[in-house]
Amino acid sequence: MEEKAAVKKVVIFGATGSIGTQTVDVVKQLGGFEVVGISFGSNIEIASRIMRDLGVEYYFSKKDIGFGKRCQSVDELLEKTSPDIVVCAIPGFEGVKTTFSALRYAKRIALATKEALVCAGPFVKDLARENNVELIPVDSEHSAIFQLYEPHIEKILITASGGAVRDVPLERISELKPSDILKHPTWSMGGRITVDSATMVNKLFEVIEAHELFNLEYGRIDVKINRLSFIHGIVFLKDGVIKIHAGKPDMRIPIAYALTYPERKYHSYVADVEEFDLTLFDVERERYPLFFYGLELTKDNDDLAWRIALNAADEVAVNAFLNREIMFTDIEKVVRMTIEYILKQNISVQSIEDVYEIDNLARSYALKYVEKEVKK
Ligand SMILES: NC(=O)C1=CN([C@@H]2O[C@H](COP(=O)(O)OP(=O)(O)OC[C@H]3O[C@@H](n4cnc5c(N)ncnc54)[C@H](OP(=O)(O)O)[C@@H]3O)[C@@H](O)[C@H]2O)C=CC1
Ligand SMILES: CC(=O)[C@@H](O)[C@H](O)COP(=O)(O)O
Ligand SMILES: [Mn+2]
Repeated sequence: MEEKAAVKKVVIFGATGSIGTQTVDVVKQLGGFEVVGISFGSNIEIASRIMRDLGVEYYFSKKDIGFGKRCQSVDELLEKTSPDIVVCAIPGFEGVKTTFSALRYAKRIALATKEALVCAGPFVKDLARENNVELIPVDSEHSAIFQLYEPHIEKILITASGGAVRDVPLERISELKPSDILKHPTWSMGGRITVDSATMVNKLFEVIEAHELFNLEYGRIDVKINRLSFIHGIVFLKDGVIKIHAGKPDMRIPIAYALTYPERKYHSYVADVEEFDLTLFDVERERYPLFFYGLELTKDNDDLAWRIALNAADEVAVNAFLNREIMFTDIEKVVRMTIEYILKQNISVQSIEDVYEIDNLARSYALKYVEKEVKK
């Protein structure tokens, strides 16, 4: 007789967001997973719904939802729940911090928070190794490469949609408002990542994420535009074989894979050949200056300082843009100036504490720069 698999305990960090709520959908379809704890920022309504719907016992948030067991910290939530899997889906540096906590308690991390690998890739990987934690990517392109991965790789390619600015005449991009930039052509996602798709800072993050996850030199990671986000990733093998991972853009698929790996249990829509979009375009240099600026920096060094500054400054600038304090094209200025400031300090990152310190330094600089030099 076949033995019944034990139910896996799941904690979702960022449960009320785009990845968080889609994780809830997936868990409901799959069965065999129990959400034992969630964390969220301020969306009490969605959090309460998830807690009631799935019978979640514990939560962590600054907000009290009035029922369930509220923990005082992320660490307390993890201690009380002893999860098998933590889904890390909080954006920005807050997400980096919570990923470090998860690395001390979980058996597996389903990692959506790409910022953790951007800011602290080597430390995240070391901790995962030391604590025997499986690090499974949720990001669609990285899930694709992870699913295609085998030794003997010549290079990989990840795709970009081009975001909200891809068809806008260059001279009109500076006029775009948050409501324009938040219209992503293929995915429905949180605010920060949707703006990052438009500057292609998201793709720069993803190149770094791929470099860390698959231990590939930057020169072996290519990026092309695929307008329908139908192709997610391509692996080119040394014997000439090319493997393509494709399918309709739906984050529930990589989320499910990260939960069920190495098995495949999720059911979803299977595209017809008429829906295939296999055309790849070059990324335009003038349209996405920050992407190319960052790619240049990857050539010079593998140091973390500029990557931490990139995340901190971009987080500050995207916030300011979404609050209508700066223009879309100002994001580039804030990020460049902050990275240049941090590079001048010549700090070498030796520890997780250094990561926190540089984030602080870069964030303060970016905030001051926005206030004094760019604010409308
Ligand atoms: N969305 C997607 O399709 C993809 C996302 N990712 C990555 O996944 C991560 C999450 O993205 P996404 O789901 O789109 O983001 P959302 O903005 O949709 O959701 C963010 C979640 O994090 C919570 N949160 C925000 N700030 C804090 C904080 N300071 N403390 C605790 N919780 C907080 C929010 O809570 P609340 O809303 O209650 O305030 C919400 O639950 C990002 O790193 C992103 O780059 C990667 C690939 C695809
Ligand atoms: C769904 C996902 O993985 C996002 O990271 C996606 O890649 C964003 O779209 P862009 O391709 O426009 O950056
Ligand atoms: Mn992605």
